[in-house]
Amino acid sequence: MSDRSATGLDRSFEHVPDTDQSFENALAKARAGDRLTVADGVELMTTGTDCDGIDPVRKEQVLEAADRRRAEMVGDDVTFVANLNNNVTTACNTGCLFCNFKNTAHQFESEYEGDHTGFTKTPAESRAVVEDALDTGIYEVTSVSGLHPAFVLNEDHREILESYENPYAEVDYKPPEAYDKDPGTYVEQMRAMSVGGVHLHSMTPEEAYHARRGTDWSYEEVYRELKDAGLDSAPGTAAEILVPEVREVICPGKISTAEWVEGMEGAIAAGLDVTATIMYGHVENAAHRVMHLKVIRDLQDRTDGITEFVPLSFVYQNTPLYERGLVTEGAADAEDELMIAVSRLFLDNIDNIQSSWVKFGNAKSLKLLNCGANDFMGTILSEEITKRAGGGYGEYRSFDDYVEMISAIGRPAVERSTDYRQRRRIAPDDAPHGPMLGPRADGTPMLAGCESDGGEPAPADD
Ligand SMILES: C[S@@+](CC[C@H](N)C(=O)[O-])C[C@H]1O[C@@H](n2cnc3c(N)ncnc32)[C@H](O)[C@@H]1O
Ligand SMILES: Nc1c(NC[C@H](O)[C@H](O)[C@H](O)CO)[nH]c(=O)[nH]c1=O
Ligand SMILES: N[C@@H](Cc1ccc(O)cc1)C(=O)O
Ligand code: SF4
Repeated sequence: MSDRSATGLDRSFEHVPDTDQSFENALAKARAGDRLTVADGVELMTTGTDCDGIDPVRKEQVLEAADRRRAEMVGDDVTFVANLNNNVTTACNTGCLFCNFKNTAHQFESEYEGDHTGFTKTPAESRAVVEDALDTGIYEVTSVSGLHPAFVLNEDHREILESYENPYAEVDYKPPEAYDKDPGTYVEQMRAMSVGGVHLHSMTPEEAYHARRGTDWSYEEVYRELKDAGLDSAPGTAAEILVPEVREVICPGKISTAEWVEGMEGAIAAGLDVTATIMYGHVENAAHRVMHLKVIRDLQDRTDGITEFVPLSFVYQNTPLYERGLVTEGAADAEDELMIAVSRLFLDNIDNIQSSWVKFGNAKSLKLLNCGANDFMGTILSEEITKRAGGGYGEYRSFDDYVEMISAIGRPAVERSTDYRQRRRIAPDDAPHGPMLGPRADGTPMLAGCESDGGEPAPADD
């Protein structure tokens, strides 16, 4: 456990983990199922602000309380989804300091002479990737992208942006002709990816912001138009830490906390389910993490639209935050465990807490299923964000991998739909296992012959 996260001592933040509550009281409330205050959450997250570092005995008490709460709220099932990641473009000028997924957009211009490692897909290319994956049995496609300057909601949006005197400087817009590859419009990408009955999970609040930049359109109307084009639900990434003083350090170019909340409310008002995330383990302290949970819990009290909460542990190796010396490492194991556990205990109105194998690897993500998490993410088949940041836990998990891992901890493996409303318990002895819920799924293994060792990238169409 690093002092940085336990106490925030080495940074001059207004918010620091310092409360009038005691660890014992907070734990008693957690055990009794009482709604926790931010002070309670901070006591649990730090295993007590009365002592430095993490106390191992108190930590086990918090994890045990969270594991019990998980069993009471959602039972023993461990769910996962047959899904594909299809990200459209890495071009982005937002400049988040924790992100190595993006490439600055000028590198994609036809006039640029240097090399770069980024990519942009046309709508037709996106469709072909999803089409191929549908045959393997996927239920869902998840798509998150950089904010390409040529990306617009639709042709009306393009016209508005082109009417600005200096669109690049004022609204981060350049016409597609300036670039090697045209991503089309968001509506075209949605139409392209929403193929063959697949569930389309896309358009984070940051992307929705880009899809309405320079206009007075509401998030709700933008999400409605995207929904009409095939969007089924929206990922709540771009949340990072929903506390302004942290965003100023790690993502000053990104939408504010208030705007992220407005975007999520717009998506929910448009009739979409959403997920919510936290990206932690960088410059923030335990007080910020719990304040973030409060923002999420309040949003869920108002909307009831959040289907799952996903703690994303910061992957530091190739990021500007690390290269500039603003961080020296990511979260310690104990911090990851407490993040999951306190999420479960604090978020009394969100059923599903995800253990993300792409962030934690197999061993830790399995352990986290005994610390309050009940969902085990998805097969994803392709991964660019974590990999480019320096993560090494691979790009896919097969159904056989899932069943083997989940059975090893004595829990039932359950294939789910994105919204958790459809569930299918998998009989462990009936191998090999494949998806059944996707529009073209028939139980055939998606990744026949692939041994996912958790470290080796695999081709998306394997
Ligand atoms: C890469 S962005 C793509 C979508 C869109 N540009 C946005 O910001 O919402 C998606 C999310 O990936 C996560 N992410 C990016 N870099 C990361 C890193 N180094 N470690 C952990 N998560 C990261 C962040 O939470 C971010 O919001
Ligand atoms: N679909 C989920 C993913 N997908 C991987 C992401 O695209 C990305 O690489 C990374 O997680 C962004 O930080 N990851 C999850 O953690 N959970 C999912 O449900
Ligand atoms: N399942 C979560 C987690 C996620 C995280 C990062 C992503 O890039 C995509 C998804 C979501 O849909 O929001
Ligand atoms: S996190 Fe999203 S908005 Fe920020 S730089 Fe990366 S791709 Fe761009």
